[in-house]
Amino acid sequence: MTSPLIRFRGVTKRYGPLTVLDNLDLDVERNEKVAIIGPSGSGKSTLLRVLMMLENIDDGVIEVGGEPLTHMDRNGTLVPASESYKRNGRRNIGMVFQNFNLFPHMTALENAIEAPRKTLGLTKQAATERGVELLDMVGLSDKLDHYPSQLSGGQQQRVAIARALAMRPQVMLFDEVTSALDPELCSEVLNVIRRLSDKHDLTMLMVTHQMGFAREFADRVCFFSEGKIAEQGTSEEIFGSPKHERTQAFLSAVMDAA
Ligand SMILES: Nc1ncnc2c1ncn2[C@@H]1O[C@H](COP(=O)(O)OP(=O)(O)OP(=O)(O)O)[C@@H](O)[C@H]1O
Repeated sequence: MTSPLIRFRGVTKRYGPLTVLDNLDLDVERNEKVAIIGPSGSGKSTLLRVLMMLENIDDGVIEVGGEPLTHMDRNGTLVPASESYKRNGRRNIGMVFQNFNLFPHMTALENAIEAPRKTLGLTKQAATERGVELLDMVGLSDKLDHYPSQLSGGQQQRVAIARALAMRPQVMLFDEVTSALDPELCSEVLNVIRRLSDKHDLTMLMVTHQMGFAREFADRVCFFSEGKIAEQGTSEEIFGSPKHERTQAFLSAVMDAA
């Protein structure tokens, strides 16, 4: 049996007195597509942020490809990873955020390739070729020289997806990537994610409030409640016959609101 690509064991994250991830265990297999759903404030985004090493954890272990992201000192105290270790670890993981976070003074092409060009030490020409290929992949070949202000929200989000792919990561994290978009622009972003999922070997974790997409996209759905996975299973299991009363209450509230 192969070991999971991503492994959380006993992971706890606190903000002051607030425990946001509570002794959490999670395994994600290579190429698996996992949707994370659950109420606001239950720790879903924090799960992605600690995996991306944007936040340090307080306890437990996170491993990617068998490599721990955190270390214990001789006394068993967690030592936060160094900035260079984090930069290196992040090469393997691309993350797309709700609010695109593009540089306003850079074109779509520059946004897609600037960071990886520096990190990977690519020549300008090699970086441009890679950027053109990535923007083609997200359907923006005709917008290479456009600045973010000249792009729709959906197009900006697709540039952000191209940028996250630039390092050829094994893992892609999507944090509510359609929440800031008008409904008609959501589908173009979800279509890009669908295509990526179909055509590329990528492990994907997606925090989403779009239950329809989670249901269709995910191999596995994890329902979060109070910093723990209250229930997980296939789309059919979670959406078809949820067992935990909190999952049932959440899904019926979401379906009523839709
Ligand atoms: N930097 C921070 N400092 C203090 N508290 C924080 C910080 N980031 C998140 N929190 C708190 O941690 C809890 C979990 O936040 P998180 O963003 O992970 O929830 P979520 O499940 O993704 O919620 P939502 O669906 O609303 O985005 C919330 O109560 C939030 O207010």
